[in-house]
Amino acid sequence: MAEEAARRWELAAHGKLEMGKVVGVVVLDGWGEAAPDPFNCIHVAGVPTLDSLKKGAPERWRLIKAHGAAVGLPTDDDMGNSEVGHNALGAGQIYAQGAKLVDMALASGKIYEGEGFKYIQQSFENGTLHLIGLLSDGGVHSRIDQLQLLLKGASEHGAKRIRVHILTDGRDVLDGSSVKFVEMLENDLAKLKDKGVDARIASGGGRMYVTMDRYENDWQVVKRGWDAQVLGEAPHKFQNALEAVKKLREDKKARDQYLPPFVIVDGKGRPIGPIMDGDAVVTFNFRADRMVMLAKALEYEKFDKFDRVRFPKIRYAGMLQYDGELKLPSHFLVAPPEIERTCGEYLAHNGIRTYACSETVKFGHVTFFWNGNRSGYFNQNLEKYEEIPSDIGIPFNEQPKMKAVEIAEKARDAILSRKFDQVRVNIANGDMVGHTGDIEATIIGCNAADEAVKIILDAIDQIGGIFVVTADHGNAEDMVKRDKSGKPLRDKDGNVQPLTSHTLNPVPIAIGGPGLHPGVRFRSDLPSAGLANVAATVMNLHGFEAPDHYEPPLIEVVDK
Ligand SMILES: O=C(O)[C@@H](CO)OP(=O)(O)O
Ligand SMILES: [Mn+2]
Ligand SMILES: [Mn+2]
Repeated sequence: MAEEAARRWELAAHGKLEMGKVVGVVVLDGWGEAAPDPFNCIHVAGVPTLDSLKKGAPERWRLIKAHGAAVGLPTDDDMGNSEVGHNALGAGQIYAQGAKLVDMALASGKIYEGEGFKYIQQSFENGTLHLIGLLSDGGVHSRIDQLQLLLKGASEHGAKRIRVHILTDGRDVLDGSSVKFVEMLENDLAKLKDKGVDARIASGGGRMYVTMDRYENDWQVVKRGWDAQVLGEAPHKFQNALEAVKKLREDKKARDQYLPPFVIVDGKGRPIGPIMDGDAVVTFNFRADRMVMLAKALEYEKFDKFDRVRFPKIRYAGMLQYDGELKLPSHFLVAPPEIERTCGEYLAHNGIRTYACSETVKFGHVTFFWNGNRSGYFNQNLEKYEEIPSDIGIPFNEQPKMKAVEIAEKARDAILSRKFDQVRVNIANGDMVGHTGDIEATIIGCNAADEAVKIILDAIDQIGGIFVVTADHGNAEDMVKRDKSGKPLRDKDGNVQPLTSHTLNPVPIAIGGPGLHPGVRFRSDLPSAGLANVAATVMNLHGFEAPDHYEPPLIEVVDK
């Protein structure tokens, strides 16, 4: 039995490519390819290391798709993101992702027949249904149209009292758009009211300051949300949410992503929707990373990350199950994509020793997302994951170099130690600084990322290894909102609107290093290849044939 199981994981030898080379895999987060332009921060920064890869070896540099259907998103209008990007990179296969699975479950009505909905439904008679999540049409973590359908469906299936706890975006969508999304939601809630459903927005706050932290970078973010959503306490109190976002945005420095927490109160100043015993709660984001911490706070009896003050007895379901290893949350409305047989798992079964590293804000990207939304190791004896603490409590334009060099130095040490066959990192700057919309800072961030790549490539050089440098989606290469013809949009004072979001651009991939067989080059028969083709490529570079069900490798070996 055990033998048979082992055989199922055994990878065939490649034949032409040797085993035993050290492979460095660098993922530049938020690093797409776009034409030179003053708002292309990568271009303006000047990135000698990345440029040398592009110009130095044209057969070993190409672009791959990182958005839309290529990464399992509903349409090609959907920009890429870290979750789907790293899932595709690590799994070597294209899965219908959370956004699409929720769309299908809502369209067919199956969402209301599932165990998760039936579970929360038990609270509808005597309790309130609370919906907590990101309010925008960004499509990275959530979508407002899905919330609208869920509100309608839940009320048709018995919810009589609904409270929505909103998190304003301004990161996947333009800053300032929160007002429009609150208006849309208020409109819908008013329609429900006409039908006799008591439905209101009860609290809110900006996603980066309230609730949506990730990888345990800063629990205070989750606490701020908890206080507003569960306890009904926040420094700002308003009678309605539209007034709240408009007033909070009057501060010149206010940004949707960083709005402070607020609660909606009645005429007597009492919060209109704290979460109480007997209530139902749904976190309506489909994406995992920024919901896991709240899910723990809502679900775990034992919890010591902050003082919850009150731990209400609720029925809680996630839109999806966010962590397949922890089975968190235990109830969910839509089954997540079953991302299986990832390259990390294959390589662990084939004896490859892996080191993965990033700083906190991206740590789960090269571990959890890479491994198909699973926390933990496949084989503790072969893998080491190292996290470098990120700066906390600041927007990253204040420290745009982030921990790029520190990550690279860890990777360098891991490479030179010869204790690992694969050394994998995520360098965060292009993305995290790009999201602030601060062009000057993003340029500094891109320089730091380039410097980090150089440190890693030098180490690969030193030990005769192989490198793969790629990215998960675009961001820093385009920092301005454009019209249909591609021209930057300007307001009447001539100011441009910074683009804080990811983009639809393809991303580069470069391979090389002294350990690479001289006959390896990118194939020309895969013009529309995407991130999911990278896993098979990496397996080849480790000297293995990739499994048949993987997207094909990007490389071929010609006689030289
Ligand atoms: O910060 C995030 O959560 C997203 C954008 O919403 O970025 P990324 O997908 O790069 O993690
Ligand atoms: Mn990313
Ligand atoms: Mn991002």
